[in-house]
Amino acid sequence: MGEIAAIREEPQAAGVDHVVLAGMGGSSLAPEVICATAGVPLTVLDSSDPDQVSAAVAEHLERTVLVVSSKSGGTVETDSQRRAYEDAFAKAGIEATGRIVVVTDPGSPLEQSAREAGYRVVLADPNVGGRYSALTAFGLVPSGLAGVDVGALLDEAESVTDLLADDGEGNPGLVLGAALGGTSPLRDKIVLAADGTPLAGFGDWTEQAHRREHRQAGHRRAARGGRGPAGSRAAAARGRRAAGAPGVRGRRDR
Ligand SMILES: O=P(O)(O)OC[C@H]1O[C@H](O)[C@H](O)[C@@H](O)[C@@H]1O
Repeated sequence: MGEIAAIREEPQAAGVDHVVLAGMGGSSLAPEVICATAGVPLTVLDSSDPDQVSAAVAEHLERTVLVVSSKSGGTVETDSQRRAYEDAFAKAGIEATGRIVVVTDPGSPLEQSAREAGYRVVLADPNVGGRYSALTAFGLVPSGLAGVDVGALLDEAESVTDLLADDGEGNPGLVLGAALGGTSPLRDKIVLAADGTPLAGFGDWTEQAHRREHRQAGHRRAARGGRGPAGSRAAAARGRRAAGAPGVRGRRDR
């Protein structure tokens, strides 16, 4: 909390108030929801489309602070976005060390390159998976820098921890789990409808978390000798092997 306030202080004092978050999937969805729900502007750059990247970079560069978020520290899209901003800052004569904040797991290649470049680095808790990282540095640093009251957010989260730990029908987490896993016949599709929730973009965020979780569960099943998840890399590799094609190595799911 103190660290987030300190990170915010310097750019704010210098009138640098345009906060951009470069990060893919689990490294940007939660702060996007947090900021949109709080009505706090945050530009999320989660694209590798050159037009989108150059449009984002061209916007308010003179008052931009960039948060580069990557748990693995090896995501190529995030790395490209960072390089695009570094290039633009250099061309505009802006010292990037005061404008780039990096959030990553300890020991990642991004931590190393960011420290070498002299950027401010915030290390996240490596024991929390990407899709659960909303209340770790991944969610809190960009949101706090953009102006969300992250203390209030954490207090609110704390106020429901007992409820979510309760082994009873009043626990909405258990109710959701039962609704997802207790259908007969067992369903394999979920429709997420924003039915009056005040959380802006909640569907996108939770969709990613569900997708990853189900895929991981499928991989665990496959490792135990069962079938992997449909549509997964394992399933695709099975298909390729069946067709006599070589497999490809992909990134680790998180
Ligand atoms: O945080 P990173 O390691 O950069 O990964 C960011 C994202 O990369 C990909 O989009 C994966 O599909 C996501 O699950 C992951 O959250």
